Amino acid sequence: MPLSEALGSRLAAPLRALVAVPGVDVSAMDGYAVTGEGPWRMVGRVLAGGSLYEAELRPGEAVEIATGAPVPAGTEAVLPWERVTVAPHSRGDAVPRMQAATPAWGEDVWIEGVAEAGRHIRRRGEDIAEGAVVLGAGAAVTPVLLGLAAGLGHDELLVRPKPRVAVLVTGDEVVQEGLPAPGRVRDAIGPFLPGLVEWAGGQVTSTLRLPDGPLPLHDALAPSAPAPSDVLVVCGASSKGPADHLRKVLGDLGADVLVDGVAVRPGHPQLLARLPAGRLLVGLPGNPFAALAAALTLLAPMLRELAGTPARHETSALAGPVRAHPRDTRLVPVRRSSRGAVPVGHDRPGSLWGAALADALAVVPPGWSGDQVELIELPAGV
Ligand SMILES: Nc1nc2c(c(=O)[nH]1)N[C@H]1C(S)=C(S)[C@@H](COP(=O)(O)OP(=O)(O)OC[C@H]3O[C@@H](n4cnc5c(N)ncnc54)[C@H](O)[C@@H]3O)O[C@H]1N2
Ligand code: MOO
Repeated sequence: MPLSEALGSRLAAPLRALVAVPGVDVSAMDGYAVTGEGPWRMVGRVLAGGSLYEAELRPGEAVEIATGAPVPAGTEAVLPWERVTVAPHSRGDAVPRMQAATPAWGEDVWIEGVAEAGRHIRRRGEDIAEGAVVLGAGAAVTPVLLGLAAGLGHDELLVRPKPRVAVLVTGDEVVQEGLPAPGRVRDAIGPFLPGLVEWAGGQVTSTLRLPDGPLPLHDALAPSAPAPSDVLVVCGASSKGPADHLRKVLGDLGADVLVDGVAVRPGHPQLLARLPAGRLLVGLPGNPFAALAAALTLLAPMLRELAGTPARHETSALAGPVRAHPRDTRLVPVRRSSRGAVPVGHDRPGSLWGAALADALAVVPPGWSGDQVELIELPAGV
């Protein structure tokens, strides 16, 4: 994949240096490459990107040089320009007269200073040797990694493909824009899924609205359905009401239901199935906070696994009262603080308010009355 498109992926193979860094011995300072004892007579100039000084530097010679420019063969040291004195050589002077001067060079220009062997020369491969493995497979392709890879000569990176997610939003009452009329609701799940999916290492490749009823759902899930994807996400229709056809349609299609509801509030009707062609399907409940909880506990870990992203584990003390459920695990929106995780309230299944105030969900087991809880991170903003 071209570098410019690889951000956010994971490396599928170790990253190697295609070139040494630096590629040749170069100057680390603007100054003078010298060899032998001073004073040195200036015999040339090398700028970064300019033509090389082809001859070998002989004792008593200096070449004016720019930072990053290749040093001539035979260079023993580089003197920064602020550490030298430069003088025109007057014919007949036994010793050149030295004076502080603006660096310049010509046939009869001499420089003087104290040369320390090897100083201010960056040797070929000193930072990174050619062929070195600098990062292992699985490393996250961050902005910094892109810079490193470019510096090592890469135009493309071998990355694990991001799992492609197709979203199906069901519900005749669900509208996509404007103020919802009585009996209608704005789609609050479709808008959070692309960011959440991307954060978990995948990409939403299509979002389709479906009317209620088994047929549209059946057609959208059938093997002949367009929009290739690795994972399908169905929003709504996950419960057992008259308009909730997901389980029935999955049965008709011969899907293998792997998770058929979980003992978690909110989000208990969530579902995971494998369609006959191998695609995975996640069913998210229609209540938006329930959908978010299910997306974080079922969809995000699955995408991380497919994308090769390591799982995250975090625990914290709870810094505020929560009501444990007698039978089910509760997911409670909390904000991390120095005192622990503070419940933020506003956590009804139909509302994303609490989750928007929070930065994590606390996992509160049934009947819990302890101290430490597991935290599930919420996707951060940019
Ligand atoms: N008899 C039972 N009824 C319900 C149960 C149950 O166990 N037995 N579980 C409840 C729970 S918990 C949830 S969560 C919901 C799950 O509902 P569905 O997944 O079947 O979804 P819908 O019935 O279509 O919608 C539920 C609710 O959410 C609103 N909705 C739907 N889609 C969206 C969307 N994209 N954006 C915003 N809001 C959406 C919809 O209008 C309904 O208000 O079932 C309970 N019922
Ligand atoms: O999944 Mo439901 O929202 O538990 O209320």
